[in-house]
Amino acid sequence: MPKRRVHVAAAAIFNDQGQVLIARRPSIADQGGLWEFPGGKLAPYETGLEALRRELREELGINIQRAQPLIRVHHEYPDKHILLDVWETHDFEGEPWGREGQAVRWVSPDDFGRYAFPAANGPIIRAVTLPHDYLITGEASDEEDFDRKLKRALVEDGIKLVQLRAHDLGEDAYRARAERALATCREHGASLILNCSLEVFRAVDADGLHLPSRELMALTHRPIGDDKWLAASTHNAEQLAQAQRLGCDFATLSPVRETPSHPGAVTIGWHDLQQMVEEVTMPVYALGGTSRDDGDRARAVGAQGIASIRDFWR
Ligand SMILES: Nc1nc2c([nH]c(=O)n2[C@H]2C[C@H](O)[C@@H](COP(=O)(O)OP(=O)(O)OP(=O)(O)O)O2)c(=O)[nH]1
Ligand SMILES: [Mg+2]
Repeated sequence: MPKRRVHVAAAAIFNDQGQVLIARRPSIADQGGLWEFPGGKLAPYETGLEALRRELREELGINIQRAQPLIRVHHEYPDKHILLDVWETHDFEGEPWGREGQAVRWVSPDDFGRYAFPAANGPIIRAVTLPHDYLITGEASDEEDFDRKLKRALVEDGIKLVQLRAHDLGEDAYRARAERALATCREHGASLILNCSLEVFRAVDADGLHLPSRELMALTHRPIGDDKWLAASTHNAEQLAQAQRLGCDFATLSPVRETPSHPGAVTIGWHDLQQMVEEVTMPVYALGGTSRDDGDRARAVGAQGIASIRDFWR
């Protein structure tokens, strides 16, 4: 017999302190006793957003004013195939409470590790924890110039996720820059992802490692532990699938749009990006010709947000 297909709408509900509301599933329910992002099954003829509004009224007594798509997760449970259609909201009316007797709690994403979630929730937790903008560092005339540009992005643009990309530097110079960048990122509550050899990565102890697509394709297993972010650069569906197999936490997909540096190049475009992102269960940043102005567009087609050098590096 084919498995039952279940379509569920759920929400990451944020308060002003950046905490997210989680709820405990009743012990007798499916996945009982585990914590979840509130929501429930779509009724016939409902869209995901309609179901979400109804479920959050029923379960929490709140009215959603505005929500944006966050991630869509396909997951095979033993008895069913589930699609979790997850939205993010900061705008709602009312104070949420457990209208069905369920425990609810506001939790900082950094503390999700203390709660047990259903097996399908790993990618959702990563999407909720990751920001919507990913800065990739660009050129710097010297270290002072680098520090100034990095600080500007952290302070003025509020960047929380940085990839240190500097293929022009030798190992020692890269490592020195990485150590300084790490201190600066820590000061501003941002995470630093290194794009370098495993050796340098281990020596610096930054927050994650970003694999170039060529290295991604050469690997057969996840090269670092689960306590660090693992990211990868991808340019097509095959590379995205490999990132997923390897257990990457997130990926960039490029080039989405034409860039001034590559006019006339073949680009992916928003339509194909949507299809490629739907095939994987992983936050994906749209890269290549993208700026913050594309953020809503990118999220509307299923991306986590945008990655950019040009928009943030000045
Ligand atoms: N709401 C929600 N459901 C999740 C999450 N993770 C996860 O695997 N699920 C699964 C558990 C359930 O099989 C299904 C959600 O169905 P549900 O039981 O909440 O549906 P519902 O609110 O419409 O409840 P009911 O009327 O059918 O009792 O999705 C999550 O984070 N949030
Ligand atoms: Mg529910």
